[in-house]
Parts: sequence; C-alpha cells; structure tokens
Amino acid sequence: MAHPFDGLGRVAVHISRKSRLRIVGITISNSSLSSGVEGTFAPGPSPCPPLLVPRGRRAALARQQPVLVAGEEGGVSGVKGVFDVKVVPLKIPEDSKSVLDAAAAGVHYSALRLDELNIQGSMSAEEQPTTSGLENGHQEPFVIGVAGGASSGKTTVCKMIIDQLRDQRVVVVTQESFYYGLTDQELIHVHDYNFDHPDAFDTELLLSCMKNLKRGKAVDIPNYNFKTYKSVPNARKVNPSDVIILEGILVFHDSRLRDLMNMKIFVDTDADVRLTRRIRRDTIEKGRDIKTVLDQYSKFVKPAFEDFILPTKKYADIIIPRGGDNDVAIDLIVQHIRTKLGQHDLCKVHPNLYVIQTTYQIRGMHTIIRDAATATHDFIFYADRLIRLVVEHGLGHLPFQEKQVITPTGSVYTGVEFSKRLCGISVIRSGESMENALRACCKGIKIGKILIHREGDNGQQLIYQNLPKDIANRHVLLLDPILGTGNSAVQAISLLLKKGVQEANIIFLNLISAPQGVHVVSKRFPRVKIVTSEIEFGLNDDFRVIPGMGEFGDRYFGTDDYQSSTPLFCDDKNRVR
Ligand SMILES: Nc1ncnc2c1ncn2[C@@H]1O[C@H](COP(=O)(O)OP(=O)(O)O)[C@@H](O)[C@H]1O
Ligand SMILES: Nc1ccn([C@@H]2O[C@H](COP(=O)(O)O)[C@@H](O)[C@H]2O)c(=O)n1
Ligand SMILES: [Mg+2]
Repeated sequence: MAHPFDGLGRVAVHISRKSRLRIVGITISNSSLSSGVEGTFAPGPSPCPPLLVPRGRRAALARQQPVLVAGEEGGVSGVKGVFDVKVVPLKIPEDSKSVLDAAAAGVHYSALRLDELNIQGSMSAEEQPTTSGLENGHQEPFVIGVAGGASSGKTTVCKMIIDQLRDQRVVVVTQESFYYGLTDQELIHVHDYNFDHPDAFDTELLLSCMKNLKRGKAVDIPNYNFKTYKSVPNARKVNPSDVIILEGILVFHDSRLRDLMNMKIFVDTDADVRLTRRIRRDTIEKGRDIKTVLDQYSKFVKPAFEDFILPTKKYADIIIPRGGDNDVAIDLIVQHIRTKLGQHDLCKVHPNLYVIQTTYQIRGMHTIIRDAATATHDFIFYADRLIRLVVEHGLGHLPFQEKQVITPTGSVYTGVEFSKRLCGISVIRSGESMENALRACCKGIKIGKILIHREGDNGQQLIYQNLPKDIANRHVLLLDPILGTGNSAVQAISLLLKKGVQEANIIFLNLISAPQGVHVVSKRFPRVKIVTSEIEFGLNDDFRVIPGMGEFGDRYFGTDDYQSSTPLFCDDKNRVR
C-alpha cells in the first residue's frame, strides 16, 4: 500500500541564528495532499532530520518525529529559501502516532507561517492556514438571535440568559450598534427619520461581523450614540466566544443573518406594555419629551412593528410571552444551550483537565488581569489571588490518607493527611510568579526550576534545569500561568519523566489554557492532570493565546514597557554576542 506521505515536495527552510536548519513549510506536490509543518532540526548532510507530515493536515512538529525529508538541506547556506525535496516514508514509532491521531481528529497544531514561504500559490485558499478558533480545534460558537418589538424585553432576556450561563463565554452583539449615523441634513429632520425600518441599519457590516465571529475571529464593531445619532466605527472589540447572542428588533429580517443562527427567540410582549416601557425609557434614559416619543411611535414604531418585525415572528424557534418575566422559558432555553455546548465540552474529551468552578469573583479578577490597561500592581494583586485558587484546587488532587486527631474538647476528629513528598517546578520566568502562592499553601515546599527557550514561533529548547535530587519520588506541581501551544509544557513534562517522575504524579497548574495546548499535553501525557481557571478561545497567528492576557511574565514582573530586543546569546565567558 502506498504510504500516505510518499512523494515529491517543496520545503522552505531557513538557517536560524543558532545554525539550525528550520523547516518552515512543506507542500507535497504529487497528490492533492498539501501540508505544512514547522520544526527546528539539526543541520548537516544526509541522513537529514526527520519530518512528519500528517495526511491532509498542517501540523506543528516535535523535533523527534519521523519521515525523512531527503534533499539538499545539507548544502543550504542562505538564510531562507525554497527547495525541492523528496519525502520518503519511515516507520512511525508509537510515540508519534498520537500526533497523527490528533491531526486526524481535527486538532490544528498551529505552526506553519505561510508569510515566510514562497509556496502560497500552490495552496488553495481553503488549505492556507488561519488560526481561527475553529481550525484550532475549537467548536463553532452557538449563535442565538433574539428579536421582538422595541422595549419588548430583548435586552432583559439576554441578560437573564447570560446570567445563567455564567460558566460559558457569552458575547452579545446588538443590532443597535449597526445603526447608520445621521448626516447633518438628516439630523435637521430627525423627527422624519425612521429608525425602525430595515434600511436604518448597516446590515452588510453586521453580517460580516457575525460571519467572522461565527468563524471564531475577533471583530471590531461600531458604537452608536442615541443622543447624537452618530456612529463611531470600530469602537468595540468583540472576541469570539462559545455563545454569541445577536439581539435587535430586526435581526430575523435578513435571511443571511437568520441562517447564521442556531436558535431564534422572539420576545412577544403586548403593545401597550411595550409603549409604556418605551415612554419611560426614552424620557428618562434618552432625555426625550413625551410628545416626541408618542409621535415617533405612531408614525414609525407601530407601523414598522406590523410591517417588518411581527412578520419575522414565524422564523422563531421559541416565542417567549412576557419576556423576562417568563423564568420557565429562560430556564428551558439555557438548558438547551448547555446540552448543545456540552457535547463538545473539553473536560469531557479530556478527563485529566480540571477547570475550577467559576464565580463572578473569578470572572471579575480575570477581567482585571486581562485588561491591557490594568496597572502592574493590580495585575500582580489579582493574578496572585487567582493563582492561589488554582494552587489550592491543584492540591486537592494530591493523594491523602485518613488521619485521626484529638480536638481540644477531647473528641476524635477523623480527617485526612496529604502526601508530604511534594515539590513545585516553575517554568522560568512566568511560572516563578506562582511560587509564592505554592509556598503560602505548602510550608517549606521544595521548588525547582526549568528554563525553556522559545526559538522562533514553535521550536522549544530546554536551556536550564534545577530540580530536587529525589524528584522521582515526589508529586510534582508544575507551574506555568499560560498553556498555549503546549510545546513548553511537553518539554517540561518530558524532562520530569526522564528524571523518573511518575506521569500520574504530575499536576500542571496554570491560569489559562488554550484548547490546543490541552489537546497536545493530554494526548501525549494523558495521566498528567491539568488544573486551570479558564479555557481560552484559541491561538492567534503568532501562537499567542486569545483572548489571553499578554506576556504574563512582563506584566507580572513589570517589564512590559521595556523595549523588546532580539535574543542575546552569550559565549562561554558570558560575554554577549
Ligand atoms: N419583565 C419586565 N418587567 C418590568 N420591566 C421590564 C421587564 N422587561 C424589561 N423591562 C424594562 O423595560 C425596558 C425595556 O426593556 P429591554 O429589555 O431594554 O427591551 P428591548 O431590549 O426589547 O428594547 C427596560 O427599561 C427594562 O428595564
Ligand atoms: N437614534 C435612535 C435609534 C433607535 N431608536 C429606537 O430604538 C428602538 C430599538 O431599540 P430597542 O432596544 O428597543 O430594540 C427602535 O424602536 C427605534 O425607534 C431611537 O428611538 N432613536
Ligand atoms: Mg435592547
């Protein structure tokens, strides 16, 4: 049987600063198969370093992976280039099969940078890599449309749904944000402007934003001001989420928008209730007088409801009478959404993954540390609080044995005693931010360190280690606040295993995990427990976690306003080259 990786290919390479041949992409030209890989490989004449290209997939490569790329690599002396190579099959060791399995299962090992290659033309648009959340192995967001007359309670219903879905990432996009701003001429005759007509909205822009969000891409949406009637473009960034709610009077009007929705809800509230609420809202919140509100209602709002909004009720999957008063309907909707989302729950796929139970306190702390504008002292304070929670949760996974003590009242209390053979290992530098929390929880705990250098975007290299001598007999709490691609974690865990630590004795503690990293670590080390406080949406083109919180180490240690520089290399006398 022909090997799936046989064939001629083109490989783009460059020699990195440390004289290593880095293969940045490959296409296989003798079949429809088109793949990309990235890894760091030792240079030199044949036999060349191994290279694995899963069928029809792009994949990040661990350095040890098989399949030989034969060719002229040994003679490459330039910095970058594209070379013809022959890809020949090798026997795939057990270790590497997991990567293939993962690739077949739809996991995207983000690595290929086509912008560095000259081979773009040989790939179709579909084959070219993007780093949308979906391609990164994340499920498609669940899109809910909420329509209904003005003041029917749409926003209120959305708030109730979000409130109940507090453990999911939910974003709301309101159709109001897509109102066209008024021209100066229209402003003069504002009372003749029909804000309830479908043409009042920039539906094309709304559609494009919704399509991107559904594909897992962040979007910038406008901000509409009800007082000035002006719109500020790209005013708010909306990140992709598990659930996207689109609400507005006319969100069911355009069939292309309807087609994006997984669930359509129509909030059905009596006209007199809507009018009463509108009068209250427009006079109090928008500062309008009653006569203006009533005129607008009879001239535009009521006719538009009958002509455009009410006819879209037939598209609804669920009609909620009485809006936010209808607790039963909201409960049923939330249950349905949970069922749909639960089918892809990462914790169900990876039983070794533990996400701490979220609360508004936790969400609030995340909101602060994720905010780019947060000052260093606040970042440290709230990161410390969150880290402490993760550490406490992680400690809960340690083995224990029953222990009885006598209380001051002379009674017997039957409790438990934890394993004393513990240590922490921090991944320098950001992992060091987690050491204090661990020390605070485990008095006198030994803490070792590992330094992994990130070479390029995906190559990882172990540079330094300082581990307790008896680490093989200990349970290890591995500390690194961000699990992104999973490459550093794989390096660190591989080292621990090499030192004799039992896989099941490793608990990897982090603040945020990207699904890709979870897949990579869990596939390779299914017995390692991963404890985190939030699951991210995915990775961006630079392999950074999104939404993420930036360079954790820089923000925590206050070096985020330092000029970025190219890595420094020292010679054997510690002189910077
Ligand atoms: N069930 C309810 N009972 C009382 N007031 C409500 C209820 N639902 C909404 N409201 C109020 O009515 C106004 C309009 O509700 P909102 O949810 O903003 O409607 P919409 O988004 O459909 O315009 C708001 O001031 C809100 O507080
Ligand atoms: N400048 C504007 C823009 C819109 N409106 C009214 O808002 C209503 C839609 O908002 P809901 O939250 O009620 O869905 C719609 O009836 C418009 O007439 C406005 O008054 N002024
Ligand atoms: Mg509203």
